[in-house]
Amino acid sequence: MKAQNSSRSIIMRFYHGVISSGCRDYNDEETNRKIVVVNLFALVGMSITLSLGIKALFNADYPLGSVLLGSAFLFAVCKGLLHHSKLRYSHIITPVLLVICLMSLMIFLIIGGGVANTGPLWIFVLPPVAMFFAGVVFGVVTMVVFTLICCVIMFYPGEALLMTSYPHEFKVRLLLSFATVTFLSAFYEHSRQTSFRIIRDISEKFEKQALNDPLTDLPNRRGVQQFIDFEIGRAKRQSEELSIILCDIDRFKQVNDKYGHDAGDIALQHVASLFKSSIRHQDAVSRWGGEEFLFVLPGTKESDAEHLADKIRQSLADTPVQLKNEQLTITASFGVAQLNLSVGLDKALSLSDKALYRAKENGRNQVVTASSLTPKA
Ligand SMILES: Nc1nc2c(ncn2[C@@H]2O[C@H](COP(=O)(O)OP(=O)(O)OP(=O)(O)O)[C@@H](O)[C@H]2O)c(=O)[nH]1
Repeated sequence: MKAQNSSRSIIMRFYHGVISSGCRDYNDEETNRKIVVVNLFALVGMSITLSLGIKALFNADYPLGSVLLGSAFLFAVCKGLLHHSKLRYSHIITPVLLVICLMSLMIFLIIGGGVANTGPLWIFVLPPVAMFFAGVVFGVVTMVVFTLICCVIMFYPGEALLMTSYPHEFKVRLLLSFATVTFLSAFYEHSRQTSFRIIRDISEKFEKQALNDPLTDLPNRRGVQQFIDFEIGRAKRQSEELSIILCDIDRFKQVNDKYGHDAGDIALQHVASLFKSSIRHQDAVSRWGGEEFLFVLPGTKESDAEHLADKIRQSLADTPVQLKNEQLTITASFGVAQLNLSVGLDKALSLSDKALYRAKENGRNQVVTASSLTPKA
């Protein structure tokens, strides 16, 4: 078990230190994924070019050996840039550098022929790499430029730009198959990006649905919980007050019974939009339950929250809902409580609930504070 944990921690350390180095929290998911691929690519590229370079030097092929070792060095520079750089755009600079490095290496391999004239076969690595790093449009543009350079080098009269010689059929087929791989890579990258966008949009939509109430477009219980947790943390750090208001529409069952469920829904939307427009941008109002709403007011003590609740109560009573054929006046009752930060939300919720209950008992359309429920010593 211990050995398993330590090997897992070695793997994790390797992953964070080598594979995902350069990933930043402020980057989006796609950018961080690209950084992981750049890391992997630089690592693999460096290992291959380093070993092939050393082999070429042993075979006394000094031009090939030095170009391969130069490439290994550039791959290492990319890796180092990602690992150590505080450069904000290192995730853009390094892929560009990688593609340029790779293209130069390929051009050299075409000119020199590499081992037994097999060097040009490596050019098929380029299209998928360029598409992934540069996107479809820039990837295709880069590959067209590369193909044109290859054409000039290979078909220059008298093969004057080549250090080796290829059969005509080989050159034609090489370029045709390269164009095919470029097209397929562009198509694949386009499909990948489209699928990624669709999945991201769907997941954002589901996340919004899970945290929002579709009828009123207010955060639901889960949605406001995140806000409350964040604000409690901040209130604790800054020693600030934090108050809540629990609000329940009065005799809402009668609205549904008399005017129908659809009219009830319209009334809820009306209430929600009035509540939303009554608070400051740092406050939140949520649909806590059926006809219950919860306000969260950072930096607000109970007396100020009471004042706000009364203003909202009055404004609701003064603004009737416009139904199809008539206007309907809605009122609500409010329970206000200030959070005791060392005790937490549940206690404040239960206090505001008691205050709300008292407001209903006292005849509705009123505000009651939690502190007014406890007899003063
Ligand atoms: N139209 C509509 N009605 C809802 C919705 N959610 C809850 N309700 C209704 O709200 C009503 C709440 O009724 P009660 O809990 O009895 O309370 P009330 O009639 O408001 O009475 P008091 O709270 O005591 O003033 C119920 O009839 C629910 O069906 C909704 O999304 N749309």
